[in-house]
Amino acid sequence: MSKILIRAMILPMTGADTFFPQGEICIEDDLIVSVGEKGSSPEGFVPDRILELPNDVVMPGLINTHTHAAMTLLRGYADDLPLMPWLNEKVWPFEDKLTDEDIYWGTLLALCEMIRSGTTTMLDMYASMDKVAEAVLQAGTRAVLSRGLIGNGPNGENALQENIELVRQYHGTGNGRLSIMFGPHAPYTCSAEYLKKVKAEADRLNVGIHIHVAETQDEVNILKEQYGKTPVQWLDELGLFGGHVVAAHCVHLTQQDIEILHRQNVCVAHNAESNMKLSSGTAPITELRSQGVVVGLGTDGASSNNNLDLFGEMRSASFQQKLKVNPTALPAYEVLEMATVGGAQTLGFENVGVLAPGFKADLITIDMDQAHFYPRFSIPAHLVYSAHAGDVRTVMVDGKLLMEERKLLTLDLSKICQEAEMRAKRIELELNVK
Ligand SMILES: N[C@@H](CCSC[C@H]1O[C@@H](n2cnc3c(=O)[nH]cnc32)[C@H](O)[C@@H]1O)C(=O)O
Ligand SMILES: [Zn+2]
Repeated sequence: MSKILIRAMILPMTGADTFFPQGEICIEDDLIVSVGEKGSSPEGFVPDRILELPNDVVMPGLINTHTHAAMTLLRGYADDLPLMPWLNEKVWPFEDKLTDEDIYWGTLLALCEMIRSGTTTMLDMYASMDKVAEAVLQAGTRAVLSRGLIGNGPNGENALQENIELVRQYHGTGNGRLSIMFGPHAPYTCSAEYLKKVKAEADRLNVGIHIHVAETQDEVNILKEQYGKTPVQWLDELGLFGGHVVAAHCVHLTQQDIEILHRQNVCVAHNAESNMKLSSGTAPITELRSQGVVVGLGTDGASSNNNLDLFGEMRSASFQQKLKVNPTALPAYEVLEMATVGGAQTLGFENVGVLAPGFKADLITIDMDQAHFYPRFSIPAHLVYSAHAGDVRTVMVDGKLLMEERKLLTLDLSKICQEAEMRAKRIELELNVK
């Protein structure tokens, strides 16, 4: 049994008007037992530890709803290209050289960066996912893992079997910190027959589907030529929707597409920075949200971003909508909701995303005693428009401290950086020799 009391400012994300300037939050094992103003701790709650952080804001841990964690190994390797040449000429040849161990270390590097920037949960799509699961269990974070399935070649069937095995082995493990989805890569890399097969397996095992959808205008053009439909209409007609689906990107949508996403309860993972960097376009987030579609935020992989900092992502997501729509679009509190509650809904976690009794103790504290946070007019505005990764002081997941005073407690940062450097450079050499 562990009992922790944190005294700090608290932004519980349970409503725009709820904020405790001198708050107390009590945690017992993996759960929050109380959240409120000073003196609100339940009678008889005797903490083993008290964290006195009067100048910090405590908020729910941030949730990254779309990434390829091990792509940290490609950070800075392939820049300034559009999606298809980026994938075909640079990313995929590099990824062909990755071993299971490379992916393990690349994922650990991503997890270091995520914890340090206040991300407590991710939805990942990649290969060697048993290694990714191992890395997540070691780091102590929460994650939904999907095996990336490219279903137009002989490897499609093997990858599908790996994804099935992943469900069997890891779904619900780590005290519920891990769950599994199927990861068909995209409608342009998976055949109709393959997508139907994936959907049948997802239904049989009662898990969700994570897929890239309508990321670029080129994709829409390809699908229209091939099937006479938009990507969303095509996937709907195939029957891929209906269960729990996370559609990443959704940049190029028609009004009819938005209606389909809403009707089928598809959740959207919005990746503003990746969409800008690859020049894919600006997703219609304001329209999606106003029409009732659940939207979470994602960084995408570190090769199209090039960091995994959700604070930066919140700011970019808001500014991008303001540029496209008007300055009232995506105000700070709404962006914070997308990064927390919206993320939890997107990933299908019912017990994270807000700080409230009975919820999992997944929380972060942000050091507000810094020049860029004064004067303190609006905490939400500061968190979205002024904050950055390095402001995070404390990270807790499932009631366990993963970072204190900006020091990682579960991972060996310098060893992981060294391994990542060595492995990425080895692959660069292998590619040059060829
Ligand atoms: N090729 C892998 C499985 C694919 S994992 C998911 C894939 O998505 C790729 N990816 C990363 N970002 C994007 C994006 O923005 N759009 C489409 N694909 C992406 C990523 O490089 C990776 O190859 C295998 O060994 O079977
Ligand atoms: Zn992606």
